[in-house]
Amino acid sequence: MSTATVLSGSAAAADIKRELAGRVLALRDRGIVPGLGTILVGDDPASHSYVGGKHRDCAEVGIASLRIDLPASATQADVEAAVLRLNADPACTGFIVQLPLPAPLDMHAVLELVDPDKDADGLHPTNLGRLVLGVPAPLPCTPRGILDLLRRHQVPITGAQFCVIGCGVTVGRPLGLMLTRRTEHATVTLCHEATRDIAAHTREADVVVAAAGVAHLVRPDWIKPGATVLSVGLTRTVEGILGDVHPDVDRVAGTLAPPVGGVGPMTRAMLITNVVEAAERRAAGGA
Ligand SMILES: Nc1nc2c(c(=O)[nH]1)N[C@@H](CN(C=O)c1ccc(C(=O)N[C@@H](CCC(=O)O)C(=O)O)cc1)CN2
Repeated sequence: MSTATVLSGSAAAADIKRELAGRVLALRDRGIVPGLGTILVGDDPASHSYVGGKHRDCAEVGIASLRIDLPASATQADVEAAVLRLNADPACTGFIVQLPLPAPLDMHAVLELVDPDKDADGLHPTNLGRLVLGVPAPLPCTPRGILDLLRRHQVPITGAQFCVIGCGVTVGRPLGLMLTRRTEHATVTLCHEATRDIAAHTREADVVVAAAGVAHLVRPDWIKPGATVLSVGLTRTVEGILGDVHPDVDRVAGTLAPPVGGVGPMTRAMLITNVVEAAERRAAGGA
């Protein structure tokens, strides 16, 4: 029987979108229309679904949408040209390149071309560098959403022992950086595929964030009773979507973010938050 409190990202995202809609209205009153651009390459169904969701969110809160969809045959030059187009478009306040890019496209070369002031994902090297230095920057959406979700549910962060599984560029690695800022001051263990005994680390953790993309990797006996567990990574199978956390973990965890309706909606909510913040900076005479 489940005893865990559910961290509902869907409910939190609905609150965030209501609040953002008011801020967008205030910007529009001043003649500023925030616009989100997306660049999507190829036919990956999950990526198409995520980008579709991002534009639905924009419509809900009054953000304009600029969508560039390129075929799987797009070259590096095609993708880079799309980035330069959005860099130059005054209607675009911020934009993202949906990841992963199909092979053999070079993600790093593409991300480096994004104007750091329009970097709605916080993944430009300049903005990741600012994160390392602890100075203001747009923050990567999933880690920002995770921290927001924890705060909304009063899950202690400062001084807590976190175990993050997965050190990818969109979740694990920036989350580790954010958790160790002075404002969070958590203790973080970052595990990855070469970690010898991941369970030994998760069993010590107050908060476990599973972002490895390995279905049901985290088992109930990996979790300290009462701990907070966030299931972030997703695997799509013929039976449906499986999270990185085994469903039986809900018998041991005190608090649990499920794979669907947990962190995903927060990722989207933080993306439009980054766009509105960029528009507000522009309105204030900044970037
Ligand atoms: N440029 C980026 N690419 C990718 C990012 C990112 O932050 N920036 N993160 C992921 C995918 N992602 C956003 O793009 C994302 C993942 C999941 C969800 C979501 O809402 N999930 C649903 C469940 C899944 C489903 O039904 O399909 C949920 O939790 O309810 C949103 C966004 C990789 N790429």
